[in-house]
Amino acid sequence: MNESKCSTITGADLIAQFHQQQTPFFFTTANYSLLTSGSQATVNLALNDHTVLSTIQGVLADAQARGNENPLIVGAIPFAVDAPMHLWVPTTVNWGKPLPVAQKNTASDVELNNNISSENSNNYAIQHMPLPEMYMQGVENALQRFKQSDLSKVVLSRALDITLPQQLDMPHLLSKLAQHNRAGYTFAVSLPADLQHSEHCKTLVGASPELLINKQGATIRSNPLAGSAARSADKNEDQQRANALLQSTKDQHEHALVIQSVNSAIAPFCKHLSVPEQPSLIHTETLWHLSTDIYGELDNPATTVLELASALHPTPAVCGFPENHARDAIAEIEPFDRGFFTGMVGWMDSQGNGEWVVTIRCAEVDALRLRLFAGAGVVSGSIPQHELKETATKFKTMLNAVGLNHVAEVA
Ligand SMILES: C=C(O[C@@H]1C=C(C(=O)O)C=C[C@H]1O)C(=O)O
Repeated sequence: MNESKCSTITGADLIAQFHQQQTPFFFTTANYSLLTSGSQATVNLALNDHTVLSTIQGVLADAQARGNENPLIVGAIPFAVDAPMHLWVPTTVNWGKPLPVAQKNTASDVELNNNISSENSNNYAIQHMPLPEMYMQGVENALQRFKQSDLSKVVLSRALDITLPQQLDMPHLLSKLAQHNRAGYTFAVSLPADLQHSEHCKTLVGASPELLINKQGATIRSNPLAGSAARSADKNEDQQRANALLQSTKDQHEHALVIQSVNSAIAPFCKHLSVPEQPSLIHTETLWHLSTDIYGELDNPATTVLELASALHPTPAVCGFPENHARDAIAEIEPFDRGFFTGMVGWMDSQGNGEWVVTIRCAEVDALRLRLFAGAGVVSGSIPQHELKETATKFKTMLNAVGLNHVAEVA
């Protein structure tokens, strides 16, 4: 972030230290890397608890009073605004440089492909939640709701439960995610042990391309994404898909709903807000997205990044429009609890500066088990088979990183 945070430590050094930390939190962007260790205070309130922002300020002030000059709060906030968040004040904070860009077909790339050894790479079990046909029925259900109510967008997601033949090497996985998603935000957040299912601690791991909100001083930035198309290995075809996405009325509509809502959530905090009239294109390794880069200047620079995040969440990029109808539709159609998926992951310092990204292209990892998540925005004109395919493509960010890129049965 700022100059003082740029040390000589590299992102790779921090990744290598991941296992040595207690309750590690790792976050890397195109500009910096962050690894924290330990926990001196936690906040487990729900985002809709009216005391949450003052509680967070309170634990940061306490940490300062105990001699921690500029403490951070880090962690993950779930999709459901009434579910407990998982934030903590780490005891040690290490800033480092970003990860280098992956060079295609280099020895290190080959080496990084071996997270799951080749003899084990077909030896996994996979379970769909829901089955692909049921997911498509859910999309049909949403299309009916558009005709019968004022719901005009809902994001429907699905999960894949994969049981692995060998434990994942977390530093390996993080290196691969970060090197292959350099424009995005790679994260690993330790989650509390789920006592019902396992005594192991889970880790929430992913590489999100979507910035919910960044604040530094009086300057804020948000980069909502909505409207997606799969990339192609063929250059011409890839470009054609990008152009088609930019011209798609359905995707432009899906995107516009998000931008209107982000604009009205943050405009009240801003002296100036610059929102481009038309979206542009960004790409990840696997997808094109419609993207709008929004910059603003705060009226009151003391407004914290979590205050803004809380005003924004959930945007129609992950929930829908209108929000309350979309929430109901999600609760009725999706057969699983999203947990932290489509919530936010990030950090804030005691001045309220920080960066929070939308928790997508991610998985919960627990010893030999992996739960992957992916969703797609459904609007009038959506085709169930296409939305299913879009979620299959979104799973690839994690599948590629764990070395299961050959898994065919995702759609
Ligand atoms: C919900 C996801 O992605 C969101 C939905 C998108 C879409 O519908 O086009 C695009 C980016 C994200 O805002 C996901 O990746 O799982």
